[in-house]
Amino acid sequence: MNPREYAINIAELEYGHRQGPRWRLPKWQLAAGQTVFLEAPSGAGKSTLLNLLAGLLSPTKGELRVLGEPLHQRHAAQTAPWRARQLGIIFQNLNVLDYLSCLDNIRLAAHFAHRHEQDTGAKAADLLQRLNLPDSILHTQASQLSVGQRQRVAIARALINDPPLILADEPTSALDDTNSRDFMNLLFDLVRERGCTLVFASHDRSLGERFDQQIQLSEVSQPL
Ligand SMILES: Nc1ncnc2c1ncn2[C@@H]1O[C@H](COP(=O)(O)OP(=O)(O)OP(=O)(O)O)[C@@H](O)[C@H]1O
Repeated sequence: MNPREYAINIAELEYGHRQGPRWRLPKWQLAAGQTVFLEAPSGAGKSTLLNLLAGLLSPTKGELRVLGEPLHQRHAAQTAPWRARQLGIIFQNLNVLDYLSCLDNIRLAAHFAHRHEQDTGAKAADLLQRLNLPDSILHTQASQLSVGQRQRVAIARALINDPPLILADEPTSALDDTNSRDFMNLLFDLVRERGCTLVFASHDRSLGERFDQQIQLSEVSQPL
């Protein structure tokens, strides 16, 4: 396969926190358009690896290419514009900003990616409708949303820039079974429809079945 067709291409990578644990990841290649479930127990380094894939952490050694971008040659501080345009990130705590409206939460992501303002409103409304949220909620302050509505805003925000890669870090960990199932259904519908690559990290292996690949972090990386 042409290396450009890999969404993720890792070789002989060493990474970790300056004053914390470190890992070695000899090889991991993920073809574009694949959905992958990255399973590991709490504390095993899932968020650390996702931060590395997002360009928020720099590797100490080895090669790390995400969507063709050689992140091993970049400082984390330089990667913000790339991240804003190319990645949709769904955080563990969703990170929806309470003091902004739904629309402004979504618009902010578009703003960071330098998207045209007028397009964004219509696109956000479209996405929220797709996610079964009424138009009337667009201008509601996020602090007034239910958990299920918040999740949908987090998905819309991750997708507003049509990113080729979505990184999700335990986004269902605070949800009950019904909300968790709904969240996964919506996320998968949109990811499949758009042909995005999805890396979804969780300790809950019951969520892994519908993914193209299931990977145990301990199978691909070792502590140093
Ligand atoms: N900024 C940091 N500096 C030093 N050590 C850190 C830092 N962030 C995390 N760690 C340590 O790195 C290890 C992995 O942390 P990480 O957050 O990647 O785990 P995780 O698998 O995502 O866990 P969880 O599922 O509980 O969020 C832990 O031992 C943690 O204490």
